[in-house]
Amino acid sequence: MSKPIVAVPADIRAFDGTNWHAVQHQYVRAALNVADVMSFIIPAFDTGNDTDAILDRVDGLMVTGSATNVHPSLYGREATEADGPYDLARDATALPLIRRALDRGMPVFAICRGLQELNVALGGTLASEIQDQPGIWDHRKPADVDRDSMYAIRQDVHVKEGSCIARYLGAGSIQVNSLHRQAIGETAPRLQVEATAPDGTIEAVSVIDAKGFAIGVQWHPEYWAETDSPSRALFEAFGDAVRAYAAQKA
Ligand SMILES: N[C@@H](CCC(=O)NCCCC(=O)O)C(=O)O
Repeated sequence: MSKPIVAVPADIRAFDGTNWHAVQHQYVRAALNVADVMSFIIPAFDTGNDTDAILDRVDGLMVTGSATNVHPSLYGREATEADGPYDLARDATALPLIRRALDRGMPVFAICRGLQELNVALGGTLASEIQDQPGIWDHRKPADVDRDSMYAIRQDVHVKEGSCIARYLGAGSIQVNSLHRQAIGETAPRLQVEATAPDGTIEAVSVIDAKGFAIGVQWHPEYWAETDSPSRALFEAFGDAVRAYAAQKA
């Protein structure tokens, strides 16, 4: 059987004097080397995407992290200085893909910004600059360090007993990395909180009525997916779900 394929919505990034549709290597590397699935990078367009044409041709959806934030208008808020930077084309591409993939029972793995998009796509809201709230840690990526240090595993997360991800990680405490300024504010009605940080920040969710694998994590399992057990377990479970979906589709 040929390798199954997952759609990965791109970011719009500007360099060399033009715009590029980009996904960081760490995500597609983890998808290939650990989940054993191919990634099709989906260009980010404000309009014109044919969501069903994309999903007809893949077996799963992986929604990655990004330094940009979901535009507040998509969750009923006025945009403020604290909410940027934005990537409207990414929003317009990723949110419909999330909704339609869930409708189809297609495996969805949402990482960091992806978890935030999952929450917004299903009717939830986001909180910005969470480190400024009383009692909330600083979850932002460490400044002025090399990339491995930026993604260092350094934070405790409690996985809830009986949660979906407890099937893959076990319930209780695990260690994760942390690179985010935003977090889930109001949890979407269809999402179940799966894991939290000691300061109460939501760190993982699952879709309550999902027909299959539908997980969002606020941390970055892709970065150490080949060497860190919890990270590897999540990507292996995603790959198994994608293969099962591809087989039943065939
Ligand atoms: N922008 C959101 C989502 C955070 C996220 O996806 N972080 C990945 C960082 C990737 C990088 O900066 O290279 C937030 O800040 O909450």
